[in-house]
Amino acid sequence: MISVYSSVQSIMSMGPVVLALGFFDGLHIGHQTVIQQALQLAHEGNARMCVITFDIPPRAVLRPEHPVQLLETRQEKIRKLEKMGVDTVVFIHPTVEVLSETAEDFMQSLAGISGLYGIVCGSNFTFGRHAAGSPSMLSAFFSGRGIKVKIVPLTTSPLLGGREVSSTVIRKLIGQGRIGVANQLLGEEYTITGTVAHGFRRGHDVTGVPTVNLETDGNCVIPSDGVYASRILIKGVTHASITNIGTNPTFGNQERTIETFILDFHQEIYEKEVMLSFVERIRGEIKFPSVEALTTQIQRDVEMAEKLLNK
Ligand SMILES: Cc1cc2nc3c(=O)[nH]c(=O)nc-3n(C[C@H](O)[C@H](O)[C@H](O)COP(=O)(O)O)c2cc1C
Ligand SMILES: Nc1ncnc2c1ncn2[C@@H]1O[C@H](COP(=O)(O)OP(=O)(O)OP(=O)(O)O)[C@@H](O)[C@H]1O
Repeated sequence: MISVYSSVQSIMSMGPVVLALGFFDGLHIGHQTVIQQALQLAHEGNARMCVITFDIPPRAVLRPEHPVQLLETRQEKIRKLEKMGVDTVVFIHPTVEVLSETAEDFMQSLAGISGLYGIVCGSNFTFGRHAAGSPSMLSAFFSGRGIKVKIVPLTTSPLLGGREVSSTVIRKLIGQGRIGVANQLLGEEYTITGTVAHGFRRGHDVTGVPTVNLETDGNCVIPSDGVYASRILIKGVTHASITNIGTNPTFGNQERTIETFILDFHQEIYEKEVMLSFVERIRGEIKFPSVEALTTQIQRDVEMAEKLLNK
């Protein structure tokens, strides 16, 4: 069971430990390399492995007028880290005071951890006030103290024309509906969490395709409007599904909704928490000339989704 703390103070005397540093939103394939390298170093040193991160992105504190949409909830991050074999995670809350600490202050606080064996980060990791701290500063500060510092070269991808994988790039790809590429860079299907809300019941009464409407907490990246092959996790069981994101222009809705038709499913699940994974984009959302034309297209979409999900 992974231990979760909210300050570095909590791990001061946990014994031999290797730290992995960074925000790690989405735990993409680059982040996974950092975590794996830290786990390996911990294994060599017979140490535990601890991730030091923030509970919300520093940008949310420094520029609250620009809300940041994230690739995963804190709960999801904990679940993925635990699955990778991480023992402990420290979620520091980035107050203005915390963010005004210098790089030197931050390194001093880590140096106070009694069993510190090693530190791992990517080569673009920054820390401290004005992001002035760098991996080379970590090396210079800790090597003389006998603490191993491992700086991981950035993972690149041919899917990005050889550029570095980053949370920012993945958020953009999802915002453009490029789910297939985003999934490959994440190493798993992009998933959002939400609660099932009531729709207009048109799906049930008009198109004959009943959908559940998903309400999120507003902090996750939503794929661009369109139709997606998807999977939905309800009460521990995954079901094949198809999801439409958009304003239903055929009906002239104002509000953007995330609605999912679950294949071969007939239960009442209002108010339930579900997880929706996006597998592949099928098409954009279109204003159809009639409900019949929309219904015919939805039937084709369902066939396409079945093919994509069974691949
Ligand atoms: C697979 C799928 C594709 C859809 N594609 C479109 C579309 O291209 N244009 C559109 O206006 N509505 C589209 N819809 C939305 C339907 O208009 C919607 O399901 C219907 O209005 C039911 O809404 P309700 O559940 O809020 O009652 C699609 C729905 C599904 C399930
Ligand atoms: N492509 C990558 N390969 C290896 N390590 C990476 C990569 N991207 C980030 N890291 C490292 O992972 C840790 C977490 O980084 P961070 O959360 O800033 O990720 P990011 O993908 O660069 O995010 P953002 O796009 O929001 O800047 C840091 O130690 C960072 O150096």
